Amino acid sequence: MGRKFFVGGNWKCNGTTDQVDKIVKILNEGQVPSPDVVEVVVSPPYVFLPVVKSQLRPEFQVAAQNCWVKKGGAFTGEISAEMLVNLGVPSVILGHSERRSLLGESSEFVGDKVAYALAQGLKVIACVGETLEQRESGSTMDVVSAQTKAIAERIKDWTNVVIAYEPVWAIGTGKVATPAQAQEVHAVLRDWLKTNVSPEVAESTRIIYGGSVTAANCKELAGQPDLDGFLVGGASLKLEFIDIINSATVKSA
Ligand SMILES: O=C[C@H](O)COP(=O)(O)O
Repeated sequence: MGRKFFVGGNWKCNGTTDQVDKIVKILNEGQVPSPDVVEVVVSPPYVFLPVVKSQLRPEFQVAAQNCWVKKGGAFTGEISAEMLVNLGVPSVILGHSERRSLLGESSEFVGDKVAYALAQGLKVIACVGETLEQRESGSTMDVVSAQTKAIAERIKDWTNVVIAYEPVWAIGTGKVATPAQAQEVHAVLRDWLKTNVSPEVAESTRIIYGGSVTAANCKELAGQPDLDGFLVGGASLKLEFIDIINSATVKSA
């Protein structure tokens, strides 16, 4: 079976109750391909997860944007994987570059989080990606491989993992990676999985792209053989997210 196209919408730290209502309306009214063709997961801030989950069309799922690295307890401000499971939130984004850079999350810490969240039964969207400085110094492949390795060392089962390749220089900047740049890194990541995990995991694990994805650039990106979907930030708050979901048809055409 092929890899089902995956479109995630990461709302980041955005939204009021009114805005959330509007976005949910857009999502619920949009014409999109069937769930056989595309998996759609939206990730509101924690406080809006219950309301979005209860109002969202049933074929779309929700994800949290983060969770704690171990069992809950005296960790002020944190949300545990167990709490997400308890609320019926099936997925979580981990290792987003904003958390790596602004909050100092190391690859090892992200790997620990991925392992713990998976062990609690969550599905994980695990983010990797290089900074502009790392790209310009030619270390992109080393960086994304090392970030992936820190996860691979801690988990055995990749069934519930989606890798999101998000070059930091493309996030929120309007500077999208070219289809060739994205394909090159996705192919390297798949090859890394093939060599270091297994050919089966490499073949079945979805590797999605994030960074300034819009309705205008999504189709050409979606046409790349190793690109299995998107993790969308800014555009996931707008009507154009529906167009991005529809780029899944590029694969099934
Ligand atoms: O998680 C999403 C990414 O950070 C992409 O954000 P962006 O689409 O606003 O560039």
